[in-house]
Amino acid sequence: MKIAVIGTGYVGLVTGTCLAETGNNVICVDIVEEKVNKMKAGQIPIYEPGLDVLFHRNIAQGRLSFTTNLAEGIKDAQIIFMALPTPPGGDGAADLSYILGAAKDISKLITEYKVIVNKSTVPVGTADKVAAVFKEHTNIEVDVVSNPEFLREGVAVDDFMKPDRVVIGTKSEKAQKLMGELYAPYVRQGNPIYYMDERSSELTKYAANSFLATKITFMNEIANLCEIVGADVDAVRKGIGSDDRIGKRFLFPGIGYGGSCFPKDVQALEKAAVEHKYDFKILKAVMDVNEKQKTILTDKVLQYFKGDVKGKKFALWGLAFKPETDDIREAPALYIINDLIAAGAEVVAFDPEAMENVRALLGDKIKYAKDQYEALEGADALLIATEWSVFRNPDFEKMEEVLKNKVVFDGRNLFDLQKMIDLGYYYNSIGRKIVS
Ligand SMILES: NC(=O)c1ccc[n+]([C@@H]2O[C@H](COP(=O)([O-])OP(=O)(O)OC[C@H]3O[C@@H](n4cnc5c(N)ncnc54)[C@H](O)[C@@H]3O)[C@@H](O)[C@H]2O)c1
Ligand SMILES: O=c1ccn([C@@H]2O[C@H](COP(=O)(O)OP(=O)(O)O[C@H]3O[C@H](CO)[C@@H](O)[C@H](O)[C@H]3O)[C@@H](O)[C@H]2O)c(=O)[nH]1
Repeated sequence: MKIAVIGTGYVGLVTGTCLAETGNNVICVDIVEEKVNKMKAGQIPIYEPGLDVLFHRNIAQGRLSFTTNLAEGIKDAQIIFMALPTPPGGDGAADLSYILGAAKDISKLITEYKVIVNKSTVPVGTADKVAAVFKEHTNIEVDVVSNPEFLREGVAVDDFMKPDRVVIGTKSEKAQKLMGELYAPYVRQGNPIYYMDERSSELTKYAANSFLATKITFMNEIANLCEIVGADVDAVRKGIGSDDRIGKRFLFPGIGYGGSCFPKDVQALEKAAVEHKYDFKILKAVMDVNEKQKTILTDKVLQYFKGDVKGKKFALWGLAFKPETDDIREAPALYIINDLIAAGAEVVAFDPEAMENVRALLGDKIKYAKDQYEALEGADALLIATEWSVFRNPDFEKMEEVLKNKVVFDGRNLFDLQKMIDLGYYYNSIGRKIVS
């Protein structure tokens, strides 16, 4: 099939590349010329494990190409995917200007039937709004489909190629058939395609993200309670996670959920509820708890140093909002940096992939180490913000040689408590006993 993907950011690039991989002819459109030129030159603009192989293969085989020219991109496409930003507007509700603007531009260019697919995360009613834009500007028939994306950064290729489910929201039989054919190769192993109306599909995406954010937040509160009552959150996590009805995944407490999706989507769903005069109490609590959780590690640091960290040097392992990505959108590490710098401390950070993005954002507000051990040199304490594999089993002898104090604040519970006792560390993690 001939496909156009409008917006070649994270989702657009993964979608376009994975759709090319199953034999479709894909043109990715983006307005940022520099990015498009880079991709034309065979350079991949994001770090996503496994994507590079597919990216290069499909370019080489002529199935994947890039343009800044919308007319050229959509000319022969049967299906046009919109993978555009839906950032929070001033009031926290999703800003639909990218989607509605692109819909208007596309509507003025089409000359034959198209399926317009919305891959972005959008509030209920957006498909109707997009359809109205087309109706206003063209007589050409289109079907507007909601097809939310559930991929996780870091495992995006696997999530796209072997999705748990595909959700397709449309009442049009013609569009349903085309979308079913397009997705058939991805669900061959038996995972379902759920066909539903546009509104249910749009809400499914927000409900999924908000439920997962709630699950994490619930565990963060259990962890906080564990610290107060002297329980161990790892034991509690295993104890409840073995019940199928609860499930083992997304029960890891930490320093608050971050990333480009959960924070904005929980907020957008809550705002959408308000617009419909519904008071979504749980979501308000989730956002409130998550705000507090983001400062939990710096609270622990300040408590340890009796409120005075002026002139102290802190090593920070991890900047990305989670491992296996260079994405720093709403990364908890950024909040930690902000708090420590505001309190007069110095931060020396290391991250395997995200340092360039942080440098572009913060410049020389912090120092950047060439590896995780250099970050520790002369540090008063180590803080861990991202659970990269390289941090899980460090060379503790080397750490001891360079750290000024054997003090670790671990926001991701990477180390065994007994090991830290044996090594003589002060070790403060999340929802577990403090050892010293
Ligand atoms: N990042 C994720 O893991 C993820 C997963 C599932 C769903 N989503 C949703 O998908 C949507 C896109 O997210 P993202 O992370 O890919 O965003 P992104 O910011 O990484 O990418 C958006 C891209 O769109 C381009 N763009 C903006 N206006 C354009 C226009 N008029 N024409 C062409 N290109 C244009 C931008 O230059 C950018 O490259 C959002 O709604 C998001 O919530 C994201
Ligand atoms: O047990 C857990 C699991 C995750 N997190 C945190 O939650 C955030 C989000 O993690 P994750 O869901 O793995 O990353 P994303 O790539 O943001 O993916 C989410 O957001 C995407 C965008 O909408 C959806 O497509 C995915 O299904 C959804 O998992 C991160 O800050 C994680 O550190 C925890 O604190 N504890």
